[in-house]
Amino acid sequence: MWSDRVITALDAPDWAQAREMLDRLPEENRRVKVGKQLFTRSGPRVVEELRDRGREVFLDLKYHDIPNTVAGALRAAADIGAWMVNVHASGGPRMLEAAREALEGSEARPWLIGVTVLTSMDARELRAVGVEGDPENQVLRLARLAREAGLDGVVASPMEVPMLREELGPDFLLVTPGVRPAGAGADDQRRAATPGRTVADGADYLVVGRPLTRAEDPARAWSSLIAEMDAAAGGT
Ligand SMILES: O=C(O)c1cc(=O)[nH]c(=O)n1[C@@H]1O[C@H](COP(=O)(O)O)[C@@H](O)[C@H]1O
Repeated sequence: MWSDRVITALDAPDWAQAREMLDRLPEENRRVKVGKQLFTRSGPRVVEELRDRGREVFLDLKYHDIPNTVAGALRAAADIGAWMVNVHASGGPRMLEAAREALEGSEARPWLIGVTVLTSMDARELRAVGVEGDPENQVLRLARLAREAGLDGVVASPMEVPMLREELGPDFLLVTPGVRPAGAGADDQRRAATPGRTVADGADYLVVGRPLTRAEDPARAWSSLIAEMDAAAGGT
């Protein structure tokens, strides 16, 4: 079902506003993302409230710390019922392995996803932090690290999906923010593409925020997003 492959980013200042966002979207939008702003303000109860409303929660806190600290944070994320969690793959192999081990044996193990190169970064910005070359090379390097450490998949931009599918095979989850319907503004995203192309290229999950949550009519924006995904897949 296409609706299960969209994760709506509830980037709201607090739970009251996140709930309003949710109420303007159709019930079939089952997968949602809770990020740093909402979690910092309103805390773990947001995850509980969303679960009570039948939603699965991608807890997007992008952990990036020493192995022991990340492992503890992930155990806490599993305890509060996250469906998917993420860590920065640039935390390195030991941190990634500690992350995977931390979730082993948890009652309902969340999907563990490595963030590669933020979709807001282009080659110039990568250079500024000391990484030469195309974002694509760095994405591949970090995705390989994530896979070697036993993570379930990566976050990358739609631009890298064909390359990652080819290099890492069909079973590694590709989660892609930076999705923009044709004609929509890119906002702060730098490596963006349309939902149709992203699906046709083989992404598993599309993370979509502002194009849905800031739309004048979010329910209509949702329907046209799903229709575009459907059409693109039919065309492959
Ligand atoms: O991990 C993420 O979800 C993430 C990684 C990344 O590289 N880029 C990225 O945009 N995101 C998140 O995906 C969402 C994209 O939102 P929109 O740009 O509004 O569609 C935001 O909540 C970001 O925090």
